[in-house]
Amino acid sequence: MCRAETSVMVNACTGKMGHAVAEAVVRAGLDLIPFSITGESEAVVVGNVGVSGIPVQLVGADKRQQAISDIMRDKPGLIVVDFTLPGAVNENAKFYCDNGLPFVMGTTGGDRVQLTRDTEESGVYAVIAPQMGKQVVAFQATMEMMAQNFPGAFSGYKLSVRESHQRTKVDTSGTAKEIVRSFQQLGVEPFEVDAIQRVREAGQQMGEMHVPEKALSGHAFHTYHLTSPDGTVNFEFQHNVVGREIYAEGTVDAVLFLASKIKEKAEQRIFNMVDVLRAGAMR
Ligand SMILES: NC(=O)C1=CN([C@@H]2O[C@H](COP(=O)(O)OP(=O)(O)OC[C@H]3O[C@@H](n4cnc5c(N)ncnc54)[C@H](O)[C@@H]3O)[C@@H](O)[C@H]2O)C=CC1
Ligand SMILES: O=C(O)C1=N[C@H](C(=O)O)C[C@H](O)C1
Repeated sequence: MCRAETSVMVNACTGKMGHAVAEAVVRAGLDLIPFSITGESEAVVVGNVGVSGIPVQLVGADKRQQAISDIMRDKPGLIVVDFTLPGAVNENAKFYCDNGLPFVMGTTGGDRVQLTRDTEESGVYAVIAPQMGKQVVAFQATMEMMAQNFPGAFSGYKLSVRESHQRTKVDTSGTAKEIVRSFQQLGVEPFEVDAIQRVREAGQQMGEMHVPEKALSGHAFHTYHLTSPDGTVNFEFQHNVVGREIYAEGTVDAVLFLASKIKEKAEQRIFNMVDVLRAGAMR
């Protein structure tokens, strides 16, 4: 399938990530659908948003079924990208599933077990991942491999995790939650995801996490610290991202990967970004 045959609808272009992804879709030469499902009030009040000079019409929940039916009729190669809010994840995914629409879910939070179950039951193709940035995905995969190959290697170590994001981020980092799973398999002292420290206050972000002032409105700084039981050995892993381009480009990779899986009628239908990376499908 050539790029121009892959049509991409980005929900919600009004958001920071949705807008960045929509721009990356245009940059990549894919067909950006000039409609975007968004929060109800925004659709009515704002009307449309410009993406690289393309006016994208905003669609609220009450009109989304009609809009999707019309778009699907015209664009059989449609793939939906979702960067909305944790509170919308399950409802939106169910909507895509009910319409038989393949989707890339970049939105974090919600009930992840339910999300996988609904997607499995519907049989739609999907990439679901809280992290789209190639190098961070590679780090995530490395930690998974370490945990699989050397379970218990950090037995008894004490883990602390801090993540800093723009103050508008409503949930705890989905990426940090996934990486904590690997540390749990590596045998650290009991650590639940609610022990992840969320930093959202500007003074602390700049003073303690060294976030540049210009990045306060868009950054993701993660620090994982491990200390041996007797305190003599310390490990620290960090991934600090400024801006959103790394995720937007990775999302385009996910879309192209999904289009190729649909075309080859792959047996596996639900993927994460480690699958996309392993397939050599990240630029
Ligand atoms: N997977 C990844 O690599 C990344 C994931 N994210 C995740 O993406 C999500 C969005 O992040 P931001 O763009 O920074 O948030 P944002 O707050 O800037 O944008 C969210 C948008 O969703 C819209 N919205 C709210 N309810 C909706 C609904 N029911 N249907 C459609 N649209 C709705 C809002 O009006 C808003 O425009 C978060 O969950 C964040 O963690 C962010 C960066 C990278
Ligand atoms: O909301 C964000 O900004 C980000 N969200 C994702 C997460 O929750 O892990 C990925 C990255 O941290 C940016």
